[in-house]
Parts: sequence; structure tokens; C-alpha cells
Amino acid sequence: MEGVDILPHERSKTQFDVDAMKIVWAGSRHAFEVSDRMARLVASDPAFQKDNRSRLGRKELFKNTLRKATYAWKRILELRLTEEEAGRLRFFVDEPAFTDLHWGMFVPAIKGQGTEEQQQKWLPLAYKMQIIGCYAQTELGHGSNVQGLETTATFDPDKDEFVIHSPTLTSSKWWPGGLGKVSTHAVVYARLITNGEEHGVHGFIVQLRSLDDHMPLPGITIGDIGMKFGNGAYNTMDNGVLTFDHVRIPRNQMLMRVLQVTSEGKCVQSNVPRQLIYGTMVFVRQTIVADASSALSRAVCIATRYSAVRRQFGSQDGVETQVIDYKTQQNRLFPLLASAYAFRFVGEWLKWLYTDVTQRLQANDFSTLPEAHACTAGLKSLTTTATADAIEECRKLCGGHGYLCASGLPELFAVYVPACTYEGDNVVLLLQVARFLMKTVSQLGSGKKPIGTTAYLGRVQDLMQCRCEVQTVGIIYSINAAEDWLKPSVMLEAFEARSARMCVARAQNLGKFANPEDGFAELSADLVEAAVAHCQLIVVSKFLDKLQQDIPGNGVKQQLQNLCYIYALNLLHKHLGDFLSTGCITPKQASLANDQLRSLYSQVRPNAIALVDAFNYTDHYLGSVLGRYDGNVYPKLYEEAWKDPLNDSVLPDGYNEYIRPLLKQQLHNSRL
Ligand SMILES: CCCCCCCCCCCCC/C=C/C(=O)SCCNC(=O)CCNC(=O)[C@H](O)C(C)(C)COP(=O)(O)OP(=O)(O)OC[C@H]1O[C@@H](n2cnc3c(N)ncnc32)[C@H](O)[C@@H]1OP(=O)(O)O
Ligand SMILES: Cc1cc2nc3c(=O)[nH]c(=O)nc-3n(C[C@H](O)[C@H](O)[C@H](O)COP(=O)(O)OP(=O)(O)OC[C@H]3O[C@@H](n4cnc5c(N)ncnc54)[C@H](O)[C@@H]3O)c2cc1C
Repeated sequence: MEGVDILPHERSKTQFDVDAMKIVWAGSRHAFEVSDRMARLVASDPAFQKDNRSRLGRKELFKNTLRKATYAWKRILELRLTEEEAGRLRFFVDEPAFTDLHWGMFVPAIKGQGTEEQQQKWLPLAYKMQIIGCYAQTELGHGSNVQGLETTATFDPDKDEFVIHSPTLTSSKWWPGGLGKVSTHAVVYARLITNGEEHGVHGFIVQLRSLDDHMPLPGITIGDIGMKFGNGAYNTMDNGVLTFDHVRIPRNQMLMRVLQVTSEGKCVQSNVPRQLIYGTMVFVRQTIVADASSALSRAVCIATRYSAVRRQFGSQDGVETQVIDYKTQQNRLFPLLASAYAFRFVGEWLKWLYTDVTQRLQANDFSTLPEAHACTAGLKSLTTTATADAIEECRKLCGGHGYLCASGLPELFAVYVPACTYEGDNVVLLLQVARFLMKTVSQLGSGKKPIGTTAYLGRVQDLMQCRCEVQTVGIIYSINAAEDWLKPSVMLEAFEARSARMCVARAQNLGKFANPEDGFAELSADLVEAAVAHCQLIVVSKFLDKLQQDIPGNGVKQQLQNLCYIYALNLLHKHLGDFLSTGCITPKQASLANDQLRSLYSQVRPNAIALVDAFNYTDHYLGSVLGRYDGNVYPKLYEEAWKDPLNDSVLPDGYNEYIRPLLKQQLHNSRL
């Protein structure tokens, strides 16, 4: 069987209702319908063509992005799309653009940190795109350390204005997307100074460019920071540099939900916590987790379809083996497939957590903010690291052809990999989680019961102190056969115990230092490992929770169960050192876990193609010859090669200048 026959044959083996799975993946029937409609709309419109991106020069590429983004906006208005539909349309256009920062950070910053009056003034302008905004926080010399920013906003009571200034080269704003060439406005983060006193970093709405001719306003120097990793990829974005030379803005352009500055320059703290200044980052980190499942599922879809189409080495009847049938391929691919689903569900949960904390904040309940910060920071870090690694693994899973731009994977990797850095470097964010965990553990003795995602620390801590033996033996006794690993309570207990024991051990080690900050710095690598264990537990537990829900559709739940256990057992295998060294499981149980994992791979194998079809991606969105829905890989790959500009002519440019003289010279030499 060849090419176009393979994937239909694979689909005929499916053991579950794919349409029902599509709805589970989308989150609801409504979400599925919106996504499906928007994906088709984009795919069927030639204006959104994207297959030439990697061949365009920077200027052409950028102009092309401007054209697409403005055309998308025109369609949004013409079709009167809802906010949800517009968001999905932009998602399927699949090209990083200034609009991501306008809608994704500028608008949320004003919503989250602006007073009602400020929102009423600025949001209507932003919603109509009469102004275009970006988020200017990071500086040339300071990114992770927000408190170290150097840009100043000094209040001048005589004029009732702030003076925004860049005192040094390192204080130049550096990186903000949309800043370089497009934004008319920015939320600029700067140190507030009133009456000679510093009051920390705050956000200010600053107009950067004239609304008439788009020229930078007086005192503002602005430009693009230059080419980034990969062809096409994130180079569609104008990440920018910006300096201020004593630029004046009215007092009411400081975002004042957290702190108000009066006309005399007095600072009045409102009742919301200072950390809300970091609120936009919490919001975006939450969306990045959802995006991780999209990027990962896309790579996995390509690698899975291609692994079914690709054959290597013989079988007895002369037909080569589909590479997806090799256990090594399954062992690399299926955990990634499982992770895509796992990240989808934890992303759904995180969205719920974020909505919940936002509602509480509106009611002046700030109690869950630290947990929301830890969860968004930790899960952003965990899912983006795993996804970036997974895209690269998918490229390798596709062999040599994965290295071709036509596979879609090089560009996907190049676009995706900065997610490990932006919105908080992943290690810096895990250290935040570690701080939160250490604080939680340190409060256990005081009788303060941990809640939410750390509730298990209370439970397991009790067990560790009072009946450690029983706990260890309990886990051991309940796993005597490979199938025992398929019990949700057992899996949860193993992950909880591992994380709790790692946290408690780290806390005990910290206690050995006279100065806790010295201890934290010295033990930071170990602390990051504990934070990872905690975040992995959250993902596993939210997947297990998902399985408790009513999931309609023939065989759908069974498939999700298989994926959930593949996700968890693969993690257990990869982090076996943690599970063994903390005494949570025995080597024998680890070996049983591996047996179970192999058995689950066999169960997923006939459903693999349908499980990636359930993502409902159009060929346009996938942007991959290897991942085509019809599996017609070779003829299309062959066709694609001829589109390369090098093949425009039989003889390359430069033949007469370089190749011909070279060959002639050798001919001449050989005759000598
Ligand atoms: C094909 C698919 C493609 C996908 C494409 C996706 C597109 C998505 C669009 C995304 C586009 C990307 C654009 C990128 C934008 C950016 O990068 S914007 C800049 C982001 N910058 C950062 O994230 C900086 C990271 N640094 C920080 O957040 C902070 O400096 C810090 C590390 C958290 C430290 O803060 P600091 O105040 O110095 O330190 P602490 O003393 O540790 O904290 C004080 C207390 O505050 C609590 N806290 C910290 N942060 C928050 C928060 N966000 N929310 C709530 N609380 C917070 C912290 O826990 C401390 O609490 P206590 O211990 O109780 O005191
Ligand atoms: C594509 C892209 C888009 C971006 N868009 C924007 C934007 O729109 N607006 C904006 O304001 N910013 C933006 N940024 C900037 C981004 O937020 C920062 O790059 C990010 O926060 C990391 O900061 P940094 O670059 O200073 O890294 P650094 O903090 O300098 O990190 C360098 C290394 O030091 C390590 N490190 C740093 N601190 C510690 C610590 N305390 N302990 C241990 N290790 C540490 C890190 O792990 C890393 O390995 C963007 C960045 C990129 C790449």
C-alpha cells in the first residue's frame, strides 16, 4: 500500500468516535464549531497563503505580515466576528504580528491595571484599532529582574506630568513586539519617582508615534532590533528598541489601579496588592499554556501522519515496515501525543483558575493570587520547555525530510522556541514556584493547611511524619502487576509522594543555612527539580480529573485513559531517579510501569492517526507536506522542490562567474 491509500487504511482501524473526540479537544461543541469555521475561512482565502514565508527577505516578509494582519482586521469587521471568532481567525492566520501584542498584552494591561476612567478612555480606541499598542517592559540590560528596570518616570507637579526618561544605554527598551515599526502607543514600565522618592516599577501609557504621519514623537528614538532565529518564523514581528529623552505625558496616563499619584505628587496605595502590576504576565502565561498544546499537537500531527506513511526496512512479503510500527518510534512519539492532550486539559483548567482569581480580585479577595502566580509561572515553564523539545523530537522522528522547510517543523520550532524565554525565562519562573512551595512547606508546622494545588503537601506531610512506613509500604503493596498502574489513586499517590518528599527534603536542606537567601541560591538547581515535580503532578492530576467527567462518544474515554497513563508513566520512567531515591516506588514497580507503558503503546497504535485527526487541523494551518491529511507525501514533496527559486533556471546564477572558470581551470591543470 502506498501514499494516498495508507492514511485511509489507518483511519479504518479507528476504535473510537473521532467527531466526539474533536469536541473534547476543542473544549465544547460551540468552541469546535467556531474553530472549524474560522480554520476553513482562513484556509480557503488565498490572501492568507503562507507557504512562501521562509523564502522572503525581511522587508518583504514584514510587509506581507502587515498586509495579512490588516486584511484579517478588515474581514473581522466585514463579517462582524465576535471576539472569540476574531481570536480564532488570528490564530489560524498563523503569523506572529503586532496584533498579538496589541490584543494580547496592551489591551489586557489597561484592563488589569487601569482605573475605570482610564479603561473608558483608552479601551474604545484600542478596540477599534484607532491606536495600536505594545507592552514595553524589558530593557537591553534587564529582562527577568523587573525591579531592576532603569527607565524613570519622574513626576513634575508644576506641570502635572510625568517625565519618562532612559538614563543609560542599558535602560533602552529592547524586545517589545510590535514596537519596532508599528505601535503608536505602549504601556511602558518605569520606576516611579515623586518628590525625589522612588516607588517601584509601574506602567504608563505613552504615545510613541504621531497618529497623522506615524513619525516618532519628540524625544523618542525607536527602531527594530534585527533578525531573529530562523527563516520567516518570528521575523514577521517588529521587536523593537526604544529610548526616551525626557518625554512628557499627562499624570493621568500612569496606570493607577494599584497606586494613585495625586497632583501634589502624593502616592496613595489602593487596597489591591502591588503584585497586580505583574498581572498582565499572569494572564499571558495562562494563554501560553493553551498555545503549548496547539504547537505541540501540530508537530505531533505531522510526525504521526508521516510515521504512518514512511516505510523503512523489509518485512517478509517485500513491503517495508511503516516506521510507526517500530517500538522505538512509538516510545518517542506517543508520549508527545499524550502530552498534547495533557497540556490541552491543564490549559483548560488553568483558564478556569485564572477566571476564578480574576473574579475574586474584583471582589477584593486576593487569597488565591499566590497560587495563581505559581501555577501560571510553573505550567508556562513546564509546557513550553516540553513543547520546544517535542517539536525538535518530531523533526527527528521525520528523519531527513523533517529538516526540509516543507515539513513545516523548522519554522514551527523557530517560532515556538522563544516561548521558553518570553513572559519569563523558564528557570526564573520555576524558581518562583520553588519559593512558593518552600513557603508552603515552612507553614505546615504552624497548622496552616495548604489548599488548592498544594493541598497534597498537607496530606502527604502528615503521612511522612506519622506513618512513613505505612505510606511507603502502601504504595508498594498496591502495585504488584503492570495493570495496577492503571488505578488513578495509585498514580496520583506516586506523583504526590514524589513531589512532597522532594519539597520536604529541599526545605530541610534550606533549614541548614543560617541565611535562607544564601541557601536558596546554593540549592537553586535542586529547588527547580522540586518545582518541576510539583508542576508535573498538577498536569497528571488535571488529566485524571478530566477522566472523571462525563465524556460522551464511543471509545473516547478509553483513548483518553490510555493517553493519560502514557503521559504519567513516561514521566515516571524519565524521572525514575526521583521516584526511587524518594522511596516512592521500588525498582520492581518501575519495571512493571514500563511493561504497562509498552502495552499502552500497542493500544494507541491503531488509533494514532485518528487521535491526531481529532485536532481538526486544516492542511493550511499545519503547513506541512509531511503532515498532509491525504498522506500524499512523495509526489507533493517532489513538486515542492521544484518551486524553490534555485530551480527557476537550470543553470544557477553564478555559473559563469564561479563554476565554469573553476571547471575550466581544473581541465587546464589536468592537461598540464
Ligand atoms: C504556533 C504557535 C505559536 C504560539 C505563539 C504564542 C503567542 C503568544 C503571544 C505571546 C507573545 C510574547 C510576547 C512576550 C512578552 C514578554 O515577554 S513581556 C515581558 C515578560 N517579562 C517577564 O516575564 C519578567 C519575569 N520576571 C518577573 O516576573 C519578576 O521579576 C519575578 C521573577 C517574578 C521577580 O519579581 P520580584 O518582584 O523581583 O520578586 P519577588 O521578590 O520574588 O516577588 C515578590 C512577591 O511577588 C510575587 N509575585 C511575583 N510575580 C507575581 C505575579 N506575576 N503575580 C502575583 N504575584 C507575583 C512573588 O511570589 C512574591 O510574593 P511573596 O513571596 O508572597 O512576597
Ligand atoms: C521573541 C521574544 C519576544 C519578546 N517580547 C517582549 C515584549 O513584547 N515585551 C517585553 O517587555 N519583553 C519581551 N521579550 C523579552 C522577554 O520577556 C525577556 O527576554 C525574558 O523575560 C527573559 O529575560 P532576559 O532576556 O533578561 O533573560 P536573562 O534574565 O538575562 O536570562 C539569561 C540567563 O540567565 C538565567 N537567569 C536569570 N536570572 C536568574 C536567576 N535569578 N537565577 C538563575 N538563573 C537566572 C536565565 O535562566 C537565562 O539562562 C521578548 C523576548 C523574546 C525572545
